[in-house]
Amino acid sequence: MAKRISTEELTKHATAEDCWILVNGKVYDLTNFAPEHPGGADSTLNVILSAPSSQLMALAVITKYAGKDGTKTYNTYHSASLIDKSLTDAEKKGEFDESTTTAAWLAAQQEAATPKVSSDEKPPLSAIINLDDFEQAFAKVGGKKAQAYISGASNDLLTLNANKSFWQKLWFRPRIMRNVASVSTRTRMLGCEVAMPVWICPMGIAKTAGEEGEKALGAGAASSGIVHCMSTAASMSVEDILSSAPKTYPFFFQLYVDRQRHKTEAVLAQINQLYQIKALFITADLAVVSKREADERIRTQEITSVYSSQEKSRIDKKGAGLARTTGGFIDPALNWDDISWVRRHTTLPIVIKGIQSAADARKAMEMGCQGIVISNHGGRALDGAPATILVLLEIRQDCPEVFERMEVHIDGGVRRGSDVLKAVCLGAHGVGVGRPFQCSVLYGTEGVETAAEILQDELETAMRLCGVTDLEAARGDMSYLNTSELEQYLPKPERRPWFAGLRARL
Ligand code: HEM
Ligand SMILES: Cc1cc2nc3c(=O)[nH]c(=O)nc-3n(C[C@H](O)[C@H](O)[C@H](O)COP(=O)(O)O)c2cc1C
Repeated sequence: MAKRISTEELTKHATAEDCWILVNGKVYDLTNFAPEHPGGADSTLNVILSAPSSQLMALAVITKYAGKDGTKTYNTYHSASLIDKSLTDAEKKGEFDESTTTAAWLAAQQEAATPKVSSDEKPPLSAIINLDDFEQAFAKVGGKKAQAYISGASNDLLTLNANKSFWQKLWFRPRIMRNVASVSTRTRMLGCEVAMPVWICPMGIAKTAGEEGEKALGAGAASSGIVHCMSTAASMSVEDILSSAPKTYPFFFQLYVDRQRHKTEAVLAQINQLYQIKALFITADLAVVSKREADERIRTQEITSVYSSQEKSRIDKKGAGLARTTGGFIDPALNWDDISWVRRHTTLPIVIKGIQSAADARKAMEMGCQGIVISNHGGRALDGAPATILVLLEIRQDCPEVFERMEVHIDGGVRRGSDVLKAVCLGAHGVGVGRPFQCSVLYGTEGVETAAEILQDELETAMRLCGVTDLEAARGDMSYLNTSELEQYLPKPERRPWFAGLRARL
């Protein structure tokens, strides 16, 4: 990249058909790459969309910066090295010649940058007293796009809402007079000593929530004694995220299996070298891209403005809100036989994330997995899928042996320390919390620490008031729970083969 590129030359390549962009002091030709650039807002997806209008969306993400400086937006979503790794030498056009910039050019760059968090009206951290407050703070000051991305879920948000409200249908049966002056929440999850059985869910592009991104999640988890499960779709490199915590501090790694299996094999080879990573969470609930309407609406606006400014609107009759089809990255052919393939490429415990039925929990156990996460992707996968706490109850009733043979984790709508206690009493080994932690990145590492501290404090309080002194000892002890209200939502016993079997055994 020895050649120097002037502002004048850069601005000559300012269309979708001839698209040069300045990123971190270097000029790149993204013409060929732009149509392939993922346009899906769920970082979880890493998807290259295939429908024509979806391609248009993808294109718009990049072409918006044609002939301009895309550094600010690029750095919000990506690690510095990604672009050099992804493009060919011919596409690296040269160093940008800063001496050629003009006031007008610099002003134009301001418009192109994606607005980030505005500091107006940001509540002080001291005003945050529960996990919902983090989401509300973010809704107030986070950018519109980031807000749609983080809070969004599929279609009518049925599963998103059920995840949260169903925790409230499970009631406690407290015990009293038990000397709860001191309580212990310490336990082990997947071989890691933790202060409480909580992990931070894998969530893509954490830099959308704040500049420290995944580093805040890693550092905050480490200083709070919990574990951060990093996403395949993180906005920072694995090494950068690991560097946020002390050298021996544990992390989990979440994997999407790529259609191009050799790419997944390369990721696994890299992860195998990193002794800080203690478990591999394979996400299996998102075989195809779901529809996230909040995000699609924002993208529609973006596309409209990009193409109307070029007087060349190409939005088809169906608009940009077409149901998205997969085309890229995540392999929809992933199936249970692939566990043995993954096993050949990793030495880590394998945890299947996205279990939504007792039958699949049993299957994971029979396949020799070390753990499962009952999850529906926080309502971002199949809308209408059951609330996760209901699935935990179903597994508990139908195949309790699962809890003996592997670790059972759960996420989705967990917002209170008392939810953690409920999950543990039903038998869970660990509980994942997603959006509130992502939103806490708005306040950097301190925000993440505060979120963990709130959960820890609420958990200890719930334990004391319920008469539980040792969380580990209470695992699976359903005498602390009244499940009656929840049970009416379980599938009928005749539709639950394992349940019938259990009855016969009793
Ligand atoms: C050539 C290198 C690049 C690669 C391999 C790449 C890859 C990706 C991937 C995989 C995603 C999906 C996000 C995720 O799920 O984590 C994404 C999102 C995104 N990328 Fe890139 N990208 C590149 C360059 C750029 C550039 C140059 C820009 C802008 C100047 C950009 C802006 C964005 C934005 C804004 C998103 C979020 C998508 C959305 O709007 O929802 N990327 N990119
Ligand atoms: C912004 C966002 C990004 C996510 N990205 C991923 C991901 O990359 N991989 C994954 O397995 N799950 C991903 N998820 C799902 C979470 O890991 C988790 O299952 C879910 O958020 C839990 O629900 P909660 O947010 O209600 O706590 C994402 C969720 C959100 C909100």
